Amino acid sequence: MPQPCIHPSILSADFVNLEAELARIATADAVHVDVMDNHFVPNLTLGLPVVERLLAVSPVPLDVHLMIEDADRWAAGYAELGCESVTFHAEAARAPLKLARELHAHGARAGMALRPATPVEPYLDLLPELDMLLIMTVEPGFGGQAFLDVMLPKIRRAAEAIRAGGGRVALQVDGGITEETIVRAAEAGADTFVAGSAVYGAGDPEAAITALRRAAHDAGS
Ligand SMILES: O=C(CO)[C@H](O)[C@H](O)COP(=O)(O)O
Ligand SMILES: [Fe+2]
Repeated sequence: MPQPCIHPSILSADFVNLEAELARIATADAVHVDVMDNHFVPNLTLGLPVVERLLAVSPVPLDVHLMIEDADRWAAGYAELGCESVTFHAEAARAPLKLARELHAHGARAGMALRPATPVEPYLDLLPELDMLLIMTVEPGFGGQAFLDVMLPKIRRAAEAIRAGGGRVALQVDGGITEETIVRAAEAGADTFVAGSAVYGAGDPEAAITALRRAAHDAGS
C-alpha cells in the first residue's frame, strides 16, 4: 500500500498571511487550493493571479480543486502555471476526456471530482485517463462541515475499480477529514486526504499532519 498523502486545505488558513500559512505546513505532501466561483458553489475564493503567487512561495506542490462552472475554459491555465495537479468537477466539465488530456499536455496531473450526489459508476471508464479521483465527503463550498459517512460505499466502489485497473490512480477524499473520520475513509480505500480545519484549526499544524498520516497509515491506507 502506498504511503497516505495529506493535503491541508488553505480554505481554513488566514487569507491575509498565505505565505506564512504555507510555511506552517511544509511537511505536507501538497497544499490543497480551493478555487470557487460563486456559481458552481455558493462561495467565492481565489483564481489564477493568487495561485500564481502561491506557487512562487509554497514549500510544497499545489493541488488545485476547481469548484467552478466553466472548467473546460479555465483548468488548463492552472496547469500552465505549474500546479502539480488540477482537479475539475465531472458535473462542470463538458468534455472531461479532452480536458484531462489538455492538463497532461501542460505537465499537470489530471484529477476529477464528484459531488456527493454524483454516482461514480458512469465515470469509471475515464479512470485510465486520470491521475486522481476525488470523492467529495461534504457538499462542496465550505470548510468545517461534517464528514458524510454515506459516501463510504462510493469510496469502496472507486477503490475497487482503481485496484482492478492496476492501482495507478490516487483516490482523494475532501471534507470533514479528522483523526477519527480519516480511519474510515482509509479503510474504505482512500489514500489522499484533504484536511482544512483539522490542520489549520490545530495549534500545531505539522503535528496535526503527522497524526492524520499515522491514523490513515494504521487504518491500512
Ligand atoms: O473543497 C472543500 C470545500 O468545498 C474543502 O477542501 C474542504 O471542505 C476542506 O475543509 P474541511 O477539512 O474543513 O472540511
Ligand atoms: Fe477542496
